[in-house]
Amino acid sequence: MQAMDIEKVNSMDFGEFVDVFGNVIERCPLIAAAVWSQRPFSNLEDLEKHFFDFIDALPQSGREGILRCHPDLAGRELQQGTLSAESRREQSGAGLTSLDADERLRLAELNAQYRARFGFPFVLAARRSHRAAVPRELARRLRCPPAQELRTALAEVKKIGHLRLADLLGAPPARL
Ligand SMILES: NC(=O)N[C@H]1NC(=O)NC1=O
Repeated sequence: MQAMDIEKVNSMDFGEFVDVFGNVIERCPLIAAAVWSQRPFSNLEDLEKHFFDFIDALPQSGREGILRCHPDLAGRELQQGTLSAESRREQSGAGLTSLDADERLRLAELNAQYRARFGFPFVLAARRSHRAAVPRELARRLRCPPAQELRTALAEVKKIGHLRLADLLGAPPARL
């Protein structure tokens, strides 16, 4: 899609806005729907802040729900071709679409352990990582206390959202 400026964003009707921004937070178009009501936005940072403030205002069950909307990295949805376009691009960019069978199995085991321990999937901004680093980071985060891990995972959701928004607005992403 053609990058757009903030005036264009502010002129969007509800349907268009949700079509364009509905997956800034993976499979959570409700957040874009809520953010639309807060227009006009002064710039990309302002728009982004509304997405993030919505997440921060949720109770813990809602924040965990957002994490649960994320597909596993190199998981079943990738194999089945049912990832969102954004997620597929991110996972492919990190090399997760070309793992060999052993790497896939190792990641599947770690993903399962993580989900069993915390009750939500392991979330990491794949565009800021690569195939060799993902299992290392997963193994490291598996040992973190749950409250800390919830914070870390939501910070990753925001990194993913930041990169998706920067793409849509044709802005250089901040150093995350
Ligand atoms: N599980 C997980 O982190 N998934 C997300 N990460 C990312 O960069 N894109 C996703 O869909």
